[in-house]
Amino acid sequence: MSAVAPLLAAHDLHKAFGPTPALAGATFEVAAGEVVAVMGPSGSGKSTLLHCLAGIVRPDAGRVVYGDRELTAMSDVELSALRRTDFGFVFQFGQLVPELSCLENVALPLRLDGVARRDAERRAAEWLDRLEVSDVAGKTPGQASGGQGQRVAVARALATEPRVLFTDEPTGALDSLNGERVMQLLSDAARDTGAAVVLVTHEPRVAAYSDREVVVRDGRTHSAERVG
Ligand SMILES: Nc1ncnc2c1ncn2[C@@H]1O[C@H](COP(=O)(O)OP(=O)(O)OP(=O)(O)O)[C@@H](O)[C@H]1O
Repeated sequence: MSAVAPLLAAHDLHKAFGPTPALAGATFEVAAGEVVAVMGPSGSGKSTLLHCLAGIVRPDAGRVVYGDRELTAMSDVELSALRRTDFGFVFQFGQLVPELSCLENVALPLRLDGVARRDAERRAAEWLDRLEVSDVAGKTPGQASGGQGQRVAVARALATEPRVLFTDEPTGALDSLNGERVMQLLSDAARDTGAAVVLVTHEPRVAAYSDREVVVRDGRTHSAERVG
């Protein structure tokens, strides 16, 4: 449990895909500025929990509460607006637009929010600098390395200053050195901006960047005591 009031909380979530149960009474909370790792074996329900928390998947039962709003009571249109304004996402692969430069990729969500091009590109350049990938600003994602591309994806997710950052195996495609650097930069940047972070991973080295760990087993959540 976090010491301060949670920004995002899930209560007793249940979700099945046909005959397959994915969540069977999952509970979760994360406070502003807190990084919580969601761990557990393959197929235990980690991604489904993240998708329910982000309003991408509707649980069959249970509630997701964000601030004073109940996501589980919102319409699809309200949910997609909320995801755009308040949430950021970093997944393992394929989030960057291949035809755009890395700078344009980071500026894109700002442009979609109505920020003028020059201002959006200035802010995008600041985020690339913060993630230490200014050198690929003018390159396309295909011309950047995997580690650089993932830093660009983190810059893009954080450029709109989301209140919650959802990330599912963000370093899954990287070697351990690059993965650790991405995690360091991601967790520092999120803490600086006060974002809450939901970090799904099966790697203890990645989870080590969190403040707290939750383990999912058979669709149920357990708080984990950190060793070391
Ligand atoms: N869209 C879907 N359709 C059918 N079954 C699904 C779907 N999404 C998840 N499942 C099933 O729900 C269960 C939980 O899946 P989930 O992806 O949440 O687990 P996970 O812990 O994230 O796994 P992994 O670590 O392998 O990504 C699994 O049995 C999975 O096969």
